[in-house]
Amino acid sequence: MATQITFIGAGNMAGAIIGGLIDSGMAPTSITATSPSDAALEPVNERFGINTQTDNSTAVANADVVVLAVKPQIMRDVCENMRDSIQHQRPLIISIAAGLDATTIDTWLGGGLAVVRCMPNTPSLVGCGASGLYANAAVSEQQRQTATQLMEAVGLVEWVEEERLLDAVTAVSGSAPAYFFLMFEAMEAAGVKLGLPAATARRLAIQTALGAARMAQQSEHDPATLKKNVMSPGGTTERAIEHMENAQLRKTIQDAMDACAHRAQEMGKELAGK
Ligand SMILES: NC(=O)C1=CN([C@@H]2O[C@H](COP(=O)(O)OP(=O)(O)OC[C@H]3O[C@@H](n4cnc5c(N)ncnc54)[C@H](O)[C@@H]3O)[C@@H](O)[C@H]2O)C=CC1
Ligand SMILES: O=C(O)[C@@H]1CCC=N1
Repeated sequence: MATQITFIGAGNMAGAIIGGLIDSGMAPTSITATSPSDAALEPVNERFGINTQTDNSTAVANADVVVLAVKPQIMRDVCENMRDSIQHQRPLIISIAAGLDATTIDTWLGGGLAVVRCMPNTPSLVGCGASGLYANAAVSEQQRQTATQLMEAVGLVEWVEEERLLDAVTAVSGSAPAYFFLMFEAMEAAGVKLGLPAATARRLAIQTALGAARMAQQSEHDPATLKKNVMSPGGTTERAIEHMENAQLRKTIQDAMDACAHRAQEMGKELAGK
């Protein structure tokens, strides 16, 4: 594993990966995170005890791996402002920005760099992340392994060989924790309406999701069979599922995920000026 990792940006997603890496045993001294103000760095500093820095160019000067974790909208400025330092050091670049392609990132950083694009998700914080990765042609086998080890430390890693598929990964896993959180909100509200205390409904809904996910992961059966096993003919589950099917929940999910992937494409084009 690479010795020095610098995160450019110390927000939600960088914090989630950093937290997962530290839990997996990485030394806090191997990790640096940046943000323009000390105030924004305080939480990661206090929580994880990592190095912090307000100057991006200084922060990448000794890095083996640089993780670009700022919002896509400011990525161009951020990259161009640290271009000289990056070209001097030539670290492995891992961009986690939605939509922005590897060629655009490489161009903004001066060109000729090994760039891995990664679409992670926030459950990386608890070691349960799911990341899709794509490597440009300059990435060596060893750098591929470094990126794999880094992201496997915080969860599941799936490589895609076509870059455009990262937009699909964004829909299936990058944005997807939010779909499940919405489901928890809705289940808690429904539980309360049925008479349960909110905290009880929330705990039950979350534990059920955890149980269903573990079961689906460990079972030899597919999700359709596992669903069928809960549905007694003429029973309660059948009635609930019937409602979901009639309300076209599957179509809603399909449409939402299409919109998500499409937005990633759109953002990439807008920001790259393509
Ligand atoms: N939040 C999520 O679930 C996921 C986010 N992503 C990607 O991760 C990236 C970051 O997203 P979030 O963490 O949600 O955003 P965020 O807003 O929580 O974090 C962005 C961070 O960048 C810092 N920052 C702003 N200007 C900077 C500069 N000039 N130099 C260095 N740092 C600067 C901010 O202080 C903040 O700490 C985005 O590109 C997003 O597409 C990818 C997958 C999931
Ligand atoms: O909503 C977003 O744009 C980012 C990318 C994937 C998850 N959050």
